[in-house]
Amino acid sequence: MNVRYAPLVITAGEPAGIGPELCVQIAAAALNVVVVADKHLLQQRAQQLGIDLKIREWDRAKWEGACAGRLDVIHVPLAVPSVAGELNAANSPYVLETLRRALLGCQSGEFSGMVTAPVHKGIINDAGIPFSGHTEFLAELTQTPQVVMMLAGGGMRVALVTTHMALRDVPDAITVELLARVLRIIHRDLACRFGVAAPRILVAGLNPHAGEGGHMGREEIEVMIPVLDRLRAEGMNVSQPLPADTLFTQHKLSTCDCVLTMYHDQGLPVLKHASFGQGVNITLGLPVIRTSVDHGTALDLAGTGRANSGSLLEAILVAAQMAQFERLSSGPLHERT
Ligand SMILES: NC(=O)C1=CN([C@@H]2O[C@H](COP(=O)(O)OP(=O)(O)OC[C@H]3O[C@@H](n4cnc5c(N)ncnc54)[C@H](O)[C@@H]3O)[C@@H](O)[C@H]2O)C=CC1
Ligand SMILES: NCC(=O)COP(=O)(O)O
Repeated sequence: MNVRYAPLVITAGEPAGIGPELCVQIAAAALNVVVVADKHLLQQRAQQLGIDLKIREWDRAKWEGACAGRLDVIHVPLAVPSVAGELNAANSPYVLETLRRALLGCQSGEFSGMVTAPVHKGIINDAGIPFSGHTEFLAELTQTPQVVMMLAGGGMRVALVTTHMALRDVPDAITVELLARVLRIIHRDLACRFGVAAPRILVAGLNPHAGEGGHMGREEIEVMIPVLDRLRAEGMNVSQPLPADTLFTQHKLSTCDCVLTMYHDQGLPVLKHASFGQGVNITLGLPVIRTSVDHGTALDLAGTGRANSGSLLEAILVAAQMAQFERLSSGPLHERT
């Protein structure tokens, strides 16, 4: 039991998805974590899975560490009972409330970081709430103008310039300013949060063959190369735009600390092919630590007990390592910059 440090907080995510049962599954491991969810939902999923679970309401003053088979829970009530595998838009405000509560706890020092189980982006929008992902939602709540989604797994780190947007909108979104901001955040956070002294970043081109000298698209010449040249002149170790199809070879990966891709499905399929179920999603640039699973709500598995908790456990481990690194450094990142 480790009670010297503030626990991590886990949000259980979409109530009809696998998030609640993953939280139930990891109770056996007695980790230094607190869960934000509806306590009745957790108990019901535990019963469904045949797991003997004790639930105790979180009381910071009485916290004396985790105990195998018990979860410490911050109770946020569902709007309506949830059936595994069946989405209900009435519970979308609940999902967002769990995120708000977890974030508040991180900002106040109650928790050392937050780990998120998957939410269902579609049903939140169906509820009339514009929502594209935790990454953007947490950036908005913390008034952080720029954050970066980075996933780690299979021995690689893959970051994205654009996240949840239609492919049609991607080329116009990749501007000189955005690319520079994203690269600066990756450079800073790899150094300050992960101890990578001089991060080496390989940058994927947007177009096939990185534009083939302008014959297959001009974004590399007109937008990317000028930014990359400028950042290199400032001392950052960033490549030229590289053809994305050969960027993920073992040889190339062994020469870098992170690959920067231009859009969601340029980078993430590669990473998930290498490590699905063990990968971790990390939001760089936030004033708090936030990691997440590499998978979605898996409605097809919800309630069956067949969901794998590997990625959630990795996400907890990475958040704990980041928190430890922060303690050994000089405090929260946002207070150091
Ligand atoms: N961090 C988050 O909140 C994320 C949320 N999502 C959301 O999840 C929803 C569903 O997305 P999909 O693309 O269908 O991806 P998904 O990851 O939910 O499912 C893809 C496939 O992987 C399987 N799978 C997923 N997690 C698993 C686990 N832990 N153990 C065993 N098998 C697992 C599923 O059964 C399914 O066959 C969408 O609304 C999406 O926006 C997707 C990715 C991340
Ligand atoms: N594909 C990754 C993903 O959708 C996770 O997004 P977020 O909810 O962490 O922003």
